[in-house]
Amino acid sequence: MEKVNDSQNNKQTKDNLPNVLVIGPPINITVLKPKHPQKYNLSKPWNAYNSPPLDHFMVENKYDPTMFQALICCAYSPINAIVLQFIPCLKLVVTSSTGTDHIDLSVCKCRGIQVANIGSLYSEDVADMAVALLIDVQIKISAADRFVRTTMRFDFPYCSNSKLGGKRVGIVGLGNVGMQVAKRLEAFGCIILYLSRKKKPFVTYTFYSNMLELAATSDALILCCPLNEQTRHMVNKEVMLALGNKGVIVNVARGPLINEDELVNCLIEGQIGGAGLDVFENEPNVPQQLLAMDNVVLSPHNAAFTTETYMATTQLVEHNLEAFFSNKPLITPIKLD
Ligand SMILES: O=CC(=O)O
Repeated sequence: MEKVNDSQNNKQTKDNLPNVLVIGPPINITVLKPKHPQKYNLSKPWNAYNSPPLDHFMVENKYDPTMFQALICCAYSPINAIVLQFIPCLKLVVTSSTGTDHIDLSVCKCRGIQVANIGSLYSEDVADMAVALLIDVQIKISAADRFVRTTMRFDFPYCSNSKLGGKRVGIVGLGNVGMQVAKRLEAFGCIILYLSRKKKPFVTYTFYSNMLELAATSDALILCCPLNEQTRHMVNKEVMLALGNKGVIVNVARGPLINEDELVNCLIEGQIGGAGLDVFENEPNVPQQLLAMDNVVLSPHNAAFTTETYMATTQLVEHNLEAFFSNKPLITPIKLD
């Protein structure tokens, strides 16, 4: 990627294509790179976890930091104030995630940087994962699978499973994902309760505004809300004690919604019944103690990565880039307020 003209604001390379800074990990690159290499000059991927600092990376690769007006990233790439300061002409961040908690939106707002996410593209897949994790914890599919593979026996502990129908499921965050979870679990005969900032006029599910009360009334909690300063560690020991020793927690949103140390302790002490986790507090680290627990099902933050959604992600990221570079409104903009 060779820069030819410093004088224009919209700097382009010699083949006149806009430069896009790619921020890893690799999921982002495998999704985007092969598709339309002719439309953009995609940079070498910079990975916050194992590349040199961004300014060094630019020098090493002979990139002029002012050549990038747009960057693409994913949920695992921190786009914080330090990263943003090394991209002085940045005007667009596109993240191939729903969550934007990894992006410093206040810096973006101050600098007039537009931000686009993936809208509600992942909602159905994430809801499928939430239900799958709940079922797996309740009827122990993964544990039974390990048992059969390792023992070749059929005397898996009897009556260790628990019925899904009739359970009271507290959905935390009744947005796109939460609604899809509710719809699926209704079909299983569950009773749906939910926690959100405001009562939703369009549903008949029972509304709670208090986490402790929701936990005390629920057999399972499913976390589907965004991570922010209000929701960080919203599930703590007190909430888990209220949920009780048969209660199950499923998290398909963000790890730091749960105080993970307290979760591990509550599981060790038998103070909750089990957990299904697609996300963790310090990804990619998973607490060692969870690995041996048959009442815990683990998944590597991959709820949304179905083949079909992968394709749609590519298209949506590209459509946002296209809209930006042709001065049109973004397809899935984030409102910066
Ligand atoms: O974690 C995935 C997302 O935010 O879409």
